[in-house]
Amino acid sequence: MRISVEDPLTLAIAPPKDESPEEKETREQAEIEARRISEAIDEQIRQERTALKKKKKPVKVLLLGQSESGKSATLKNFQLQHSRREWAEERASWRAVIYLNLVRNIVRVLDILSREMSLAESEKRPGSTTVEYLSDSDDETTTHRNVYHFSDKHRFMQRRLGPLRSIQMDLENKLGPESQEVRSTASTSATPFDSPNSQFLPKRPSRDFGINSTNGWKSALEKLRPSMMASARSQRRSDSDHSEITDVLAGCKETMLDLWQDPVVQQVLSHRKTNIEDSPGFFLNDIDRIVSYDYEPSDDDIVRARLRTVGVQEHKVVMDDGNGKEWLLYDVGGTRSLRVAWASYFDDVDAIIFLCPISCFDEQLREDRRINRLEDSYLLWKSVCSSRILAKTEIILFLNKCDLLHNKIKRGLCIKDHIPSYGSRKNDTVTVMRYFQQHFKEISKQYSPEQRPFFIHFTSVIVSSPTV
Ligand SMILES: Nc1nc2c(ncn2[C@@H]2O[C@H](COP(=O)(O)OP(=O)(O)OP(=O)(O)O)[C@@H](O)[C@H]2O)c(=O)[nH]1
Ligand SMILES: [Mg+2]
Repeated sequence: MRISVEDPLTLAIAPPKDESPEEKETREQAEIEARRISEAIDEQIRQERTALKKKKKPVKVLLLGQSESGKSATLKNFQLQHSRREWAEERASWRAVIYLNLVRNIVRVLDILSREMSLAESEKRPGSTTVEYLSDSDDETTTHRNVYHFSDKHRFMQRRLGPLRSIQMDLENKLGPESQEVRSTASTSATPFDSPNSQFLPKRPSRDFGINSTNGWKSALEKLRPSMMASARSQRRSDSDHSEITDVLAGCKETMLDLWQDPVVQQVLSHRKTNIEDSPGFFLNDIDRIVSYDYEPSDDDIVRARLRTVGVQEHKVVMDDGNGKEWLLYDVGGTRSLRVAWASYFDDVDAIIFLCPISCFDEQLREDRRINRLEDSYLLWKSVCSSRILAKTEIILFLNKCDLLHNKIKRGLCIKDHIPSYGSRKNDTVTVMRYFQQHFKEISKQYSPEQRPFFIHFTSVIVSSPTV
């Protein structure tokens, strides 16, 4: 080796000229050891950098399931636990949603009452026969055989509560499409997201989960939230609209209470097996509390309130367990026509929470009354499990609405009348839950492209301390 006398560094590290073979070996061993230590330090630095990057990268969780399965309610629970500030900011805006939920259920009772009263009238006419009629979408076809003692009080209640219909329309206009349930769909598929054409659909704005912030129920609430930017005039207008709605509700309060507590109305609802108490956004037992000028929605009211998700809603949660890990939760619309948008969220998600409401074994989809809701959930589950893109994604299954399942079984509903394969198993809540658990597990095992762990939770996401 030629040593340049101009290079002091090379000179400094050059082996001594008079080095013996033993000294040379010792020196080379020391050099090897130094290199090993240096490489180990480099590797440690590299590993620490990767871990730091990983820590900074948010965990992305996608909530999936049919409409009314409880996705938004689950998201609200996360928000309630981990985003108290945002939760508090949105609190006042939920009031309009809760009013709408309440008014809609009153109008539903009024509609049922009107139909029963006109049937009773027509039966009184000479020569009339038993009348069969189609009830509203949530009730069954009913053959009218019961005799009810309607009085002037019922006619008065109908007239007195008439203005609630325009309050309903007002609130729906204010809240936008999220406030309306979908009654039909052009989508013939339960799983439009896994059709080969879904790859040609418009993609999300960016790989990093760019979200159109005008989507989701948040946008509906935004319309109601007092905005810093809103002009004083528009703010005054919105305040006066609001107090007009509160005035009408306050004026109807006693009659709403009378209607809901009326024994004949209760008799009609019970004969028709309407079970209005189980419907989304049921607040008829809270009229006294809700219809008051100083009403502020409670945490429980907000979790129970129903507002449909349109589009996708992103929610950021920073865990306050010390490590500051950030979570991004994505809540999608579950109506059939909205499911096509799910696919573009599959390739970048760490975990999926899939919700199936197990109380819906005897119900049909709102958007397509020919389809049983449980069948629809099975199709969704099968498709999500068999997706190749999701093969390595952790999936957690929430079998939700266990409280409603329990109520239905207590009322005497028989699972095997709706699911013949249930056979002669015991008709109690625990056996039914186990049966569904097994069915979902088998689908996961049969259709997952790779073996994956099966995480399952029985939930009642709107109930703070469920009894089952
Ligand atoms: N009783 C009961 N009601 C529930 C439960 N989970 C959700 N709900 C109610 O069911 C209704 C529908 O729940 P959402 O969370 O809005 O359903 P979603 O899956 O987000 O529906 P989309 O937005 O249409 O896709 C709401 O009124 C909830 O309060 C539950 O476990 N038990
Ligand atoms: Mg939703």
